[in-house]
Parts: sequence; structure tokens; C-alpha cells
Amino acid sequence: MGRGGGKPGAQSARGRKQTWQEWLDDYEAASECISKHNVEERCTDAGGLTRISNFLPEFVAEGILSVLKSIPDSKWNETSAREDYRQNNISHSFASVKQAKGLDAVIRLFTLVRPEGLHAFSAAKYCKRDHIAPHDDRAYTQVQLDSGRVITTSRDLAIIYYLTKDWKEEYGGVLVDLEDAAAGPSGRRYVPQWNSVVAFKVPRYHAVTPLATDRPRYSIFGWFLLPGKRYPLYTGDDLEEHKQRTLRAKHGQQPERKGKAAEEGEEGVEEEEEDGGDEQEVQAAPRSRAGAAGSSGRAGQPASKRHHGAEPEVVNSSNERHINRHAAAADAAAGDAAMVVTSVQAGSRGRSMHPEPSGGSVVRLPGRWQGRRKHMCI
Ligand SMILES: O=C(O)CCC(=O)C(=O)O
Ligand SMILES: [Fe+2]
Repeated sequence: MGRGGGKPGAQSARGRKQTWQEWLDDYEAASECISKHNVEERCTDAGGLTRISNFLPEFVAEGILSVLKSIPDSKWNETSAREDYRQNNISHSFASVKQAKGLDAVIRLFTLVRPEGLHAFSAAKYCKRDHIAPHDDRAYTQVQLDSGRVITTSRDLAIIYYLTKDWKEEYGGVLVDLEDAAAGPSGRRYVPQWNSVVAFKVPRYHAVTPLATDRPRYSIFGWFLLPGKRYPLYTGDDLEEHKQRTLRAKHGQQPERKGKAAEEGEEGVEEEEEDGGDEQEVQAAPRSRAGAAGSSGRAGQPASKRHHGAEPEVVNSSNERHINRHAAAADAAAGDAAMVVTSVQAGSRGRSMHPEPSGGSVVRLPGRWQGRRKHMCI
């Protein structure tokens, strides 16, 4: 995607219209736009999930869509699995990618929702029949900080940005929030709306209905991560039992209180100290069994790369001391953007991983983006 190739949009300081690429590089413009949405506040105020329309200037949304559309088929990593509670898999299929031409700047933009947060974002493409069965996004992500120390983090805030023009309910691909108490057990349906964001606190049960159209459903999706184990993970029989119990409790019915998972409840948060790592625990952490059965990845890809349980994700941290200060000023993290390699351990949702190799390099960033924590996509 060449510089200056997009349609001009916002007026720059010098009076000339900015291209979408220039806007993405314009830290002040991007930062002002994202911060004015108060995503986290709105999410909390709305009971844990919010939708925000017209999230970005129209010309920027168009530019981002062109980035996703220009990603060749060969770059998209297909991930799918059949339902298998014992293997910690939930039924899902779609394609995702973390690194592609122009995607770095797009992902960097979304990191401004929580400027000092560790994060893991990707682009997604759903085609006909693609879907995700009910799941709550729980997962632990192993993060290797600049120092080389590895910490365990938990997904904390999910963000999905939709690039679906004129999407209709009958196309499928509807996000169903299963924890909206007012909506009842069938859930509240969010037809993916062009240039909108849905944000929610993890864990929260939700699903994506199967696509019934030949149109691709494009989105940017990911999570902000917090250090520590913020919730228990459920596997095997406990996974289904936990889902049933949570949804029954949400919708006013008496939850069944039995089994180990019920006793653990939601309170079991193990928070890692900001400075004290827990490498022992990281190394001892069980690998997910997700994807071991019924999983079908890209042809020719080794099974280990299709495995949903331990795929590396790559995020960047400019300063590991700031990992807990996600609300700090955006430019507080001065210094080199250094790579942080993460891998994800399956949560109580089989499709938590994204089958992409790790790696990355430090890229020079324009203007005040320089020195900011940067998400590297490989
Ligand atoms: O794309 C969506 O609407 C939701 C995606 C999702 O639930 C996920 O990626 O975990
Ligand atoms: Fe999800």
C-alpha cells in the first residue's frame, strides 16, 4: 500500500487533505479519535459490553478495508475445529492474520484504546459457513517481556472492529451476546455494522452465527491483556458445566452448584507481581489440548502450527514496568519499541489461539508513534 495512495480525507495542519495512511501515522489525530470514544468507560457503564458506531473517520475505515481486501488468500491462516468438550474445542472456523502489508499501522491504532496495555490483535475474514460456537474468550497468554522474562497474562478486554458494509441479519455472521440479562437466554444479536466497534470485558459468553452469504466478513479483533491469572480456565466436562451454570445464573434461573468448577467460582485471581516473574509457573503451565482432534488447519502446515493451544502471538512493550499501567498517558512509554513474544494457552474456549508463527522486528515509527509500545504482527 503506497503512501498517499488513498482518497484524501481529514484536513491536515497545513491545509491539505490527509490520506488515510497519513491519518494512521498522525499520532495526535489517531489518539484524539480513539480516546474520545472512552471505550472502557462505556463498556463498564453498559454492564460489560458496548457497541460504538462510526468509530473512525469514514475515509480511514475505507482505507483499513482496502488493507484487508488486499491481503492475498495465501496469507490468511484458516483455523477450524469441531465441537469437542473433552479436547477443549468449541466449533469454529474463520481465517485470521497478524502481519500483512499495511496491517501494522491498523493494529497500532486499536492499541490506543488502552495505550499502555499489552495486547494481541489480528485481522479476521469469515467466509460462508464460518462461525464460532458459544465461548467466553478466557485464555492465558504467555508474554515474554523485553528483559526476556516470561509472564502469564489473561485476556481482559475484547475489541472487535467491523468492516462489513450494508450487512444484513440474513447474511449471518451475527455476534450474539449471551450474557445480556435483558435479552434473555437467546442473547442480544449484533449484526456487524460497518465502521463500528463492539467491546466487552472478558470473560463473557458470546457466539458468531454461521455466515450464509458469499460476501466476506472482515474485522479487526483482539484483546488487551492483564498480567496474572485473572480467572480460572475450564476444560473437559467443566467447560460445558461452567457455560450452563453461567448462563442460567445470568438469566434468572437457579444455577446448578456442583463439581469442582462451581466451587472455584470466579474469584480465583492470581495476580503476578509487577516486578516478580513467575517463570516456574509459566514453564509448568499445561499446554492446551485444544485443536488436537477435529482440527483442520491450512494444508501443509505442521500440526504444531495448527494447534490452538500454544501458538505464539507477538506484541510489543516499550517498557515492561508499565505493564500494569494501562491507563497512563499515551506518550509515557518512551524508549525503544521492543518486541514481546507471547504464546496463548487455551482458555475455556477452544478457539483462543491463532495459528501463526512468531518472530518480528523493530520498525521505526513516524512522529510520536516512536517510542510507543508497538504490536508486531508476523
Ligand atoms: O467477530 C466477532 O463478532 C466476534 C469474534 C470472536 O468472538 C472471537 O474472535 O473470539
Ligand atoms: Fe470471542
